[in-house]
Amino acid sequence: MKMATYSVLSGSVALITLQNPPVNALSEAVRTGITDAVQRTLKDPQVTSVVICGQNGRFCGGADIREFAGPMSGPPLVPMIHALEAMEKPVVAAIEGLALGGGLELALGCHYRIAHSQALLGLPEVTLGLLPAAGGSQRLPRLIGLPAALDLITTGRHISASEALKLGIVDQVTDDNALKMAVEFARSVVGQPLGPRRLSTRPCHSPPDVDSVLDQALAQVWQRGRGALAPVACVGALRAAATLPYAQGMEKERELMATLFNSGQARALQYAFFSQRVVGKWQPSGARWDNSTTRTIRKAAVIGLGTMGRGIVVALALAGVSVVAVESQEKQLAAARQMVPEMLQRGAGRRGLDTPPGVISFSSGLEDVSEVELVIEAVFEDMALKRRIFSRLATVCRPGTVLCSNTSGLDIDQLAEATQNPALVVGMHFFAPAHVMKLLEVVCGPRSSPEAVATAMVLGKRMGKVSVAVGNCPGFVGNRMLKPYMEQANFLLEEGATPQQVDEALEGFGFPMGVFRMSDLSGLDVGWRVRKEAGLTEQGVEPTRMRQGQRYSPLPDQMCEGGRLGQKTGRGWYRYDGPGGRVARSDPWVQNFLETYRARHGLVPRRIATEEILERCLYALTNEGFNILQDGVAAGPEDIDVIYVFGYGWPRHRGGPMFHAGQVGLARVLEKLEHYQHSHPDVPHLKPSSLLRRLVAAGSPPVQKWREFISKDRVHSQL
Ligand SMILES: CC/C=C\C/C=C/C(=O)SCCNC(=O)CCNC(=O)[C@H](O)C(C)(C)COP(=O)(O)OP(=O)(O)OC[C@H]1O[C@@H](n2cnc3c(N)ncnc32)[C@H](O)[C@@H]1OP(=O)(O)O
Repeated sequence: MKMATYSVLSGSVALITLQNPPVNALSEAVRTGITDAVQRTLKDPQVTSVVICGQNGRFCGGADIREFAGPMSGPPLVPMIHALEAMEKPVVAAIEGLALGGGLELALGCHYRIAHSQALLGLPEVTLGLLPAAGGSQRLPRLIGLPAALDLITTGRHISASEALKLGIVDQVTDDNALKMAVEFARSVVGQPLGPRRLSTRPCHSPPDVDSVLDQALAQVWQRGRGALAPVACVGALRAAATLPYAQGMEKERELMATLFNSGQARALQYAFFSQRVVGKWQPSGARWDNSTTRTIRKAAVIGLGTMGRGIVVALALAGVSVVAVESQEKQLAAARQMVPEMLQRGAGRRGLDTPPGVISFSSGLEDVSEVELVIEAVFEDMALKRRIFSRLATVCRPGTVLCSNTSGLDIDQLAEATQNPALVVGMHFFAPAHVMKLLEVVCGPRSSPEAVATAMVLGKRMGKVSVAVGNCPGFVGNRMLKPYMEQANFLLEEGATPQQVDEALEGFGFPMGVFRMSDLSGLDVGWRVRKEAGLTEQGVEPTRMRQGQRYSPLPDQMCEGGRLGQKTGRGWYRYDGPGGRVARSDPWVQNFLETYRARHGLVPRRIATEEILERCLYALTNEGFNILQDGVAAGPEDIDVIYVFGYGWPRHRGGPMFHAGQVGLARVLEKLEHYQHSHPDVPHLKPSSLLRRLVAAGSPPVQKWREFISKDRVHSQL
C-alpha cells in the first residue's frame, strides 16, 4: 500500500513514515498521507515533536517520476514542505538509505536532519532535465552557501552522509539506528526556538564576487552540458536565490521548472532513466534476469594485454575479482606489468579505496588460467587467432569455465564452435577505456546458455557497467549502426564537405566529438583492419568507389595507406602537434587530398547544409536501428538508446537515436530517408527499414509501445 502513515511514539513524538516501495517516492498517495499527518500533528496537543522517516531503511527517492507523464493531481510538494517548515513543533528527518531530489527537499523543509552513515543524499533533478523545484534551489544555498549548492545542484551528484555533515546539510550522522536517534533528538530539542532552523527565512550567504561565481558556473555548464537546458536553468534558480528574497526566488524556481517540465529534454532524460532500468531486465534467448542461475566469479583471466585487455583487468580487479593477466608478447607483458598497477591505484583512489580489492598476477602462458571461473579474451580482431585461443582454452580450463570474447563485432558462434561446449561462450564487448566506459554489450550467441549470459550480465553490473544483452550479428548493435553513420560522413566529404564541417554539425547536435575527431582518437587503422578482413580494401576488381555493387568510399583506406592513422601518428583527418598530440587543427593537406580525390573521380563539390549532414548521418544510423529491432538483435528501442548514450556519446538529453526519431516524428524520418535514397540510390543504408514503414503505417506509436508492436508484428508474420 502506497501512503504515509501516522503514529505517535510514547505519547509525544509523531512519526510520519513514507511507504512507497522500493524508494518511497513522493507519489500522490504519499503526499496526501504526509499532508494529512501534518494536520493530525497540528491538532494533537500531546504531540510535542515530529520525526519523518521512510519504510525499509530508505528515506525517500524524490518525486515519483512516473507521475510526470500524466496530469498533476493531489497535494503539491511546495506547500506541503512549507507547512512542515512552518510547524511550531520541531520536525526531524531520519535519513536512512537515501534522500534524493524531492526527498532531500522534504528533509530541507524539516528543522533538523539526522542521517545514517551509509545514506546517500543529493539533488539529481538536473539529470532528469529538471531542477529542485520543491524549494531545494532556494533552501540549499541558504544552508550551505552558493558555491557548494551550485556544485550539488548543477551536477546532481550523490554525496555521502559524511560529506553532507561537512557541508552542513545534516546535523548528525550515526552508525546506529538513525530513526531511534532522530526520535531521541526530537525529544531533546522540544522548546528550542525554531526560527533559525527554517531555511526559507535565512539569508543566502554569497561570496562577494557573486556575479562572477555565477557567470563562471554558467560558462561551465554550457561547456559540459552540450546543449542541455536544465543545468542552465539550475544556475538561473541559484542566481535568484543569491540575489532575491525567498518568495521571489521561489517564483523564479517555479517559472524555470515550468519551462523545463514540458521540454523535450526532460522527456528524453526521464526516458533515459527508465530505459536504463528496462535493459537491466534483459531476457534474450531463454535467459532472464530474474530466474537465470549465475556463477559467482571470484577468479577470472584476461587474455591479451593491449589497451582493451589492460582496462578489463583493472575493471575486474576493482570489482573484487582476482585476475590472471596473460600476454604472450614479452614487450606488451612488460608494459602491462608497469601500467596496470598504476591504473589500478588511480581507479581505487577514485573510489576512495586504499587498496584495490582484486589481486592480479601476470603470465605469459595460457596454462596459468586453468583454475579460473571465467576468461575474457581480448586479443586482436583476428578470427583465426581468436579461434586458436578458444580451442586451447577449452582444453586448458576446467569444465564449466565461462569463455568470453571482447570482440567488437566478430561472430560469437564461430568462436563457440572452436570449443567443446559452445553453451559456455558469450561476447563481452567493452568500450575503450574499458575501466572507465560504462557500457558493456553482452553478446548472446545462438548457443550461449542462459547461465553463461546471466553470469556475464551480472559480472558486468558488478564492474559498474550498464550491461545490455544483444544478439549475435556483425558489429552487434553499436558498431553495426555506426557503419552507416560513418559511411555517410565519408560520402559527405566526397560530395564537398570538410571534416570540420561534419564534426561541427555533430558536435552542435551534442556529441562530445564529431565522427572524424573520434576516428582520429581511436585510430583510423581500427576500421581499416575490419575492412581488410572483409575484403573491402582490395582494389582493381570493381570501380574504386563501388563494392559488391554498392557505393563505397575508399577515402579512409587511402588515409591509412598514407600512414595517417590519427592522433597516434600526429596526422589523420586533422593534424596534431606530434604523435600522441591531442589538439586537432585543420590540415591543408586534407583539403588538398579531398580536392584531388574529387577531381580524379569527376565529383563536383557542393555546399552542404548542416541540416543535410545531420539528417544523413543520424537517420542512416537510426534506420539501421530499426533493422536491428526487426532482426531481434536488440530487445527494444531502449536497449539501442542505452548503448548509444553510454557507449557512443549520444547526448543523453536527446534520449538516444530511437527516442530521437520518435521526437522528430517517424513519418518525417521516413520521408527524409526516402528523399536521400532517391538522390543516392546506390547507398543501401538509406533504404528505409520496413519496420519503420510499418510503424508509420500504424500511426507512429510512441517509443514505449514499440516492443509490444514488434512482438505482435513478429507473431503476425509467423502466422
Ligand atoms: C514541483 C516540484 C517538482 C519536482 C521536484 C522534485 C523532483 C524530483 O524529486 S525528481 C526525482 C529525483 N530523484 C531521483 O532522480 C532518484 C532516481 N532514482 C535513482 O537514482 C535510483 O533509482 C535510486 C538511487 C533511488 C535507487 O537505485 P537502485 O537501488 O539501483 O534501484 P533502481 O534504480 O533499480 O530503482 C528501483 C525501482 O524504483 C524506481 N524508481 C526509483 N526512483 C524513482 C522515482 N523517484 N520515482 C519513481 N520510480 C522510481 C525505478 O524505476 C525502479 O523501478 P522498476 O523496478 O520498476 O524498474
